[in-house]
Amino acid sequence: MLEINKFTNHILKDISFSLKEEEHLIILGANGAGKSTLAKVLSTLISNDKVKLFNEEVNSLSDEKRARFINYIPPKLEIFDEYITLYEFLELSFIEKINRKKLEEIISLLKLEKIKNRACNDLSSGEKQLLLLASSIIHNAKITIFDELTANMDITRVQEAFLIFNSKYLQQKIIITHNLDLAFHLKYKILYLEEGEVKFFGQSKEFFSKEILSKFYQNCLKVVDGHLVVKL
Ligand SMILES: Nc1ncnc2c1ncn2[C@@H]1O[C@H](COP(=O)(O)OP(=O)(O)OP(=O)(O)O)[C@@H](O)[C@H]1O
Repeated sequence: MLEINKFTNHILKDISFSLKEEEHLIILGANGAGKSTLAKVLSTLISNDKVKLFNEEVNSLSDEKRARFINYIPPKLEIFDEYITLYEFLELSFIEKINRKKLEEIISLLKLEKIKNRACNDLSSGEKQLLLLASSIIHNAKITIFDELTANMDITRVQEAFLIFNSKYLQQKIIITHNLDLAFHLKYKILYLEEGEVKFFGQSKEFFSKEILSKFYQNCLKVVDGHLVVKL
């Protein structure tokens, strides 16, 4: 369960909403709308006293509890040690002691066997994002926020990520994306930000209605036979 109540800073304006346990969310909005800033507020990377996680004030949580409650996955992998391998990075993703069986299972799930001993710095952008996805599954926080996880993935990898989002590998998910097709098919609740303000918070079905699509995306998008079509 997550709540944010009247949060304002120089980017976000009067943000309030809540999610029940196991309720997933997609955050949409144009470049610079404030999506990543909101994710950092929710995950307390930007410290604040307006967020509650599972009925507890975030600034009263111990580091360990916060790590169990919420995990922010940034758009780019930042590595503190340039020689660390993918396998070693995943070992460090366990909150408790390393479970090698689970580690191998996740490596196999994401088809990372061939690159598991490669230095993280040498991975391609898409491979780094797969590593972040694997790491988030291993970490297994109660809420995981993905900030543009699929941006550099090829189409088959986006499909794999979609299947993982729809599986039980992760608990509650908050996904920031510019991939409207992914957002459409996941059918999660939608929050739409515009210039730091929440302009829509509600069900997917309502968001992807003709009226709301034309309001936020003018005539660029429409739903045809259950598929989202982009007019270029
Ligand atoms: N540390 C900062 N100091 C000043 N301005 C910032 C800072 N971080 C972000 N901004 C500005 O705040 C606005 C929102 O940024 P944010 O990264 O949250 O947007 P976003 O919706 O995630 O964008 P995108 O879709 O392009 O990733 C942008 O105009 C950005 O330049």
